[in-house]
Amino acid sequence: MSDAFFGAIADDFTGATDLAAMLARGGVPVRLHIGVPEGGAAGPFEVIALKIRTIPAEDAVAEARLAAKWLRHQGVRRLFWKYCSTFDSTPRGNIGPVADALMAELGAERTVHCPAFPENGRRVFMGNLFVGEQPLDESPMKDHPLTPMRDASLVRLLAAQAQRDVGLVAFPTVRGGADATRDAIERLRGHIVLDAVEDADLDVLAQAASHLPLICGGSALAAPLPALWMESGVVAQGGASAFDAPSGGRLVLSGSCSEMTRRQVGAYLDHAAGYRLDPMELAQGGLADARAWLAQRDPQADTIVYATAEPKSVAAAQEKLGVSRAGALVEDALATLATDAVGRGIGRIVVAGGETSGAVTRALGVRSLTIGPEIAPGVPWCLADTGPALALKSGNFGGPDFFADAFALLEGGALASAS
Ligand SMILES: Nc1ncnc2c1ncn2[C@@H]1O[C@H](COP(=O)(O)OP(=O)(O)O)[C@@H](O)[C@H]1O
Ligand SMILES: O=C(O)[C@@H](O)C(=O)COP(=O)(O)O
Repeated sequence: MSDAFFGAIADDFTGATDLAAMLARGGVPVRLHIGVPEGGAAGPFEVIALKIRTIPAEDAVAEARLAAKWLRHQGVRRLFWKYCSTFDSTPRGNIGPVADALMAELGAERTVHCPAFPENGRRVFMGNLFVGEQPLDESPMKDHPLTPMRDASLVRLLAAQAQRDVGLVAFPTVRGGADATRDAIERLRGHIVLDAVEDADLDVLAQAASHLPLICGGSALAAPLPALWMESGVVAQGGASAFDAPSGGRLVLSGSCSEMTRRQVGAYLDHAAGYRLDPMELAQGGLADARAWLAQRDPQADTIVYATAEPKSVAAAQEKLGVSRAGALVEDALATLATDAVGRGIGRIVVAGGETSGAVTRALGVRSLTIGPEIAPGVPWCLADTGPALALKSGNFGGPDFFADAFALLEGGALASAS
């Protein structure tokens, strides 16, 4: 193995598995750590998953700094700050402050930002982020329970958060190729938003920015990097890690309220048995029924526990309980149910939602994950060091039959979405 070369800090756990999957597509071994590891690095591509998307900015900065110090200590020469392809971060959010802190740590005078992920419908044009055909602030992200996005301009969003200047290298320059894009980047300082509409644009951006000590953005921007660095010889060719999923039953836990997860939960409920968690009931100490319900389920049968709800019902719960208490109640409940399930030998768990995945993974005491096959773009099965196979699904990712597809993939069966 070569020394660590690339080190990423992801602001949530689904984001970290997404990034690890995209790097692994390049055929390189990727190590994914939950939190800052105690041991040393083992390979050229190291990813650290943090849960810092929605915590106070000064705490996010402190955690990201610690992770960066560990990565640099392992010899990492390129740092990547991975945030959401829908830029989940309001004007008071953490993307800018963490990027500023990492730049200071590295003595970098410029960094680039691009959350585009064309395979999942995220595109950046003239500095504005689109989800499918809608500007970010008109997309379902305007109703996100924790990070409602009310502006599509990445330049404005970053300028509100960051201390340094924010500039843009726009689409016509990117279509001019890697040299033109690199020249444009080198003429600017501070935070530089980069446009990308298709994967070919991201290839150009990767070539133009692969020399920078810090790159910020979504996982798709990192996808072309391993091939570039293997080609130039800075990292050795390496095989993907082995993946062998345990058997012992299956479970879906959903705390995401995104439009796509709502469809996925609806589709799974057509044949799976489901239990709906209600934050108001949880506030009155009502998890016992759900635990008892789960305990009597056949582990091999299709089962889902979900708090997933329509925006109106989320808003009602938040009004009564407060945004963070409502979120924490659901996250804690799903984390407890995950612990119960693993205690009963359930070996395959799909978790929907980034914050939710963070809570579940932490409760299960997971320290590292091995990356397995991708169920949908950006969502791989992962093998936890503590035993179970986990698929941590970003709220917005996957098709309507994602949950059934996830289990079918491990069983070698036909994917529902393929029929
Ligand atoms: N019915 C509900 N009412 C209020 N908050 C909820 C409800 N269901 C889930 N939540 C919270 O909403 C948040 C969803 O965020 P997350 O898990 O990151 O999903 P996503 O990946 O869609 O962003 C979590 O904190 C979760 O606990
Ligand atoms: O970049 C993305 O969209 C994902 O990797 C991601 O960060 C997911 O976050 P959640 O939607 O909160 O799961």
